[in-house]
Amino acid sequence: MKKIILASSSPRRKELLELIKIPFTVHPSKAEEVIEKDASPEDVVEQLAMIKAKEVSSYYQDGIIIGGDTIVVYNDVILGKPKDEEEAFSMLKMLQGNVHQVYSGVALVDAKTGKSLAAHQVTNVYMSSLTDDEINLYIKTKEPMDKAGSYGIQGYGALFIEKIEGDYFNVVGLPLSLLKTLFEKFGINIMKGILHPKSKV
Ligand SMILES: Cc1cn([C@H]2C[C@H](O)[C@@H](COP(=O)(O)OP(=O)(O)OP(=O)(O)O)O2)c(=O)[nH]c1=O
Repeated sequence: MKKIILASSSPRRKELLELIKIPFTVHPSKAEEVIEKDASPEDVVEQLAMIKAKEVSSYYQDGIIIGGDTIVVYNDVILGKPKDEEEAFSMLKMLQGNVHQVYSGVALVDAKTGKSLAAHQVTNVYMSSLTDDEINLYIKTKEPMDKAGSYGIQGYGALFIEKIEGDYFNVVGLPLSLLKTLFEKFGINIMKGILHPKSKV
């Protein structure tokens, strides 16, 4: 069985990878997340996903490392995770009543060969209007604090997401169909790992 290592501290990415029932281990990246000035949203998520996967790959001789990164983009402004409750409030104030984009990058690195690939996915998210009181109540749940754009579609945030266009899993942090495509580009059919968990994927 080729070892699969998820280079992420995100509980959401772990839960999403668990959905497809392939064996994997988690090794969060300690890489410094530095990006080029004026990088486009797609470059940001692909570069950061790759930085995380490459840093973790340095600890292994073999195996496929998966890195991921998610950002929210509204009117050309890139929103990451809020640094405090005040910033969470201003992000949600900006996003409520509007449509924004969620970009997630995925990177794969083969620790043995050094081969690497990255790609990204975009989802449009329509958020309903929220009063300041509602935003403050939501912030009190603490849910926004570790999430790009200060909300989680998979949690209380579901209450104010009216609709999305694109991959739901992309919003939560790991676009699974894109992951399958990337594995195929590595010559690996991830579906075989599901049907025969002990076989070589
Ligand atoms: C928009 C949105 C983001 N998120 C999360 C996914 C990511 O965990 C987080 C964005 O932060 P990231 O920097 O992409 O990831 P992370 O710091 O949580 O984990 P790591 O770098 O170790 O992989 O926002 C949700 O859980 N739900 C949502 O609806």
